[in-house]
Amino acid sequence: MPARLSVNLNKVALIRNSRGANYPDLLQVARDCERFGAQGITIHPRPDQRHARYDDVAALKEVVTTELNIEGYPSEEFLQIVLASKPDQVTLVPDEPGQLTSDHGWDTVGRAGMLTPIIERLRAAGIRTSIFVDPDAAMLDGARTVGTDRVEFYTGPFAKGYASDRVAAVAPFAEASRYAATLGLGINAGHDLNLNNLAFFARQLPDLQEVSIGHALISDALYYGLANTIQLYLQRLN
Ligand SMILES: CC(=O)[C@@H](O)[C@H](O)COP(=O)(O)O
Ligand SMILES: NCC(=O)COP(=O)(O)O
Repeated sequence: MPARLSVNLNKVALIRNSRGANYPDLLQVARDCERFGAQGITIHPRPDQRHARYDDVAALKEVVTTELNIEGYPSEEFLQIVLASKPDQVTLVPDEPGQLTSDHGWDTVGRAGMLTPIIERLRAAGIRTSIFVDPDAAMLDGARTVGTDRVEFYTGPFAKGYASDRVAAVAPFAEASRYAATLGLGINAGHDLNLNNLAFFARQLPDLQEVSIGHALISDALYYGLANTIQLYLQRLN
């Protein structure tokens, strides 16, 4: 089965916030993404709420009919918000509060004491859990130990290496994916995936279940329109 496409709406929220009004309307964009074929909606509210805001979580939960994935650092504030709204999936990301964007996975061994009870709280609320990781066997062992349902591979290094040597760039991810599957971990991926690199990545990871894509997809929509762009990304996954 092809990996599902979850559209990250952070960049839509960024445009909305820039004028202080509700345009573009994030909820309408979410509905339209689904109408155009998206199989999930993702937001990653950060503590400064510069793009997706914490109050977007509950609002999206009311309208998303595919799958809602909320990404973020598990501060108590973040946890209270997702536990109240119960999205389909929560992806824990180890970002510092002021970080520009995500740039590394969890140290699942060193942070096991923190991650294990948080994952247990989310699971008890019926929420599927995923944790952001680099493609590293020890981190995958740690991911299994802390009890997460899935991992999300941080694909920034793949995207960076793709132009010069795509075979070398994907190799650690393909290997980690095979290993994760033996551990019974579900596999998601995201960060800097785009129309050029997505098909190759997905072909090399047959166990891939979901990709979340925002920056490139929303940028491509400026040229192709949202409906066409979503179809182009879906074609890359099929
Ligand atoms: C975890 C991850 O890779 C994405 O959520 C990405 O970081 C999007 O966040 P920004 O839109 O803030 O860059
Ligand atoms: N989890 C990755 C994500 O949601 C989007 O990342 P990007 O496509 O904006 O780099």
